[in-house]
Amino acid sequence: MAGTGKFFVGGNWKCNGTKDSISKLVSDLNSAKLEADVDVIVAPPFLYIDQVKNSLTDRIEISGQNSWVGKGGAFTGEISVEQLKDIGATWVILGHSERRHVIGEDDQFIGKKAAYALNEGLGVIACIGEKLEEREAGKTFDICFQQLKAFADAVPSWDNIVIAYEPVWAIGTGKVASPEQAQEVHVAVRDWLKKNVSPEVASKTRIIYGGSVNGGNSAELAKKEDIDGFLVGGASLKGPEFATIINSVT
Ligand SMILES: O=C(COP(=O)(O)O)NO
Repeated sequence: MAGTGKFFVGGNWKCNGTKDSISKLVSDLNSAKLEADVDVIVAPPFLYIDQVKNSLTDRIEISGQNSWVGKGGAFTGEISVEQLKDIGATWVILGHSERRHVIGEDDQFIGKKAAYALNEGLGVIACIGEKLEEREAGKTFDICFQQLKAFADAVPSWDNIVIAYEPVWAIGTGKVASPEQAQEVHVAVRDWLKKNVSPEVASKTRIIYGGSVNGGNSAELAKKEDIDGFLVGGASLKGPEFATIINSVT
């Protein structure tokens, strides 16, 4: 877990798939030839993690799409970190914009979730990103730094964290950030880490981009120095295209 690869690519399947469609997706992923220097995770819907874990190549790790803020118990509908570990997950996505803006999770709650997951041994894919109106108001960095700070104030260490910059206006819209737009924010995030955490954390933390990444645009994005991989939604549901994206980062 945590991975030693220079690059990191995740497939966030969100609330998609059936037993049959996931079986086909796993079969496509098992037959894909994947570049060595890329750590790869997939985040199935919780119900299908066991099926995926028991059929997918060990080359690809399993991530939860979310996790509860503490130990399990009387929290109807929640999935605990302990249960994710029990079923073989080694990562969890936290702070996804759909959890922030659809479900209503706030920065501090997400920070607490990250701290608990890390303390219990999961790697965390920490999502940040601004809404269109925030970008248009010139607040992109303010929002991203505010969300970053909530993670930094809570986490015990940065050893097992990957940061995913996912501008909300690019998620699911087909309006991918330009390589320049993404690089500008990634550089600012790395600089924030350098100033507010440490130069070592800034240089070793992988900062990945998410938001309408596909097999046609990933290579151009990956050329940017501070784009260390991707968190892919829709395109990760297509095995061959997700493999193309994975292999485009090296
Ligand atoms: O939410 C996303 C990105 O989704 P899309 O690739 O479908 O824009 N990643 O977590």
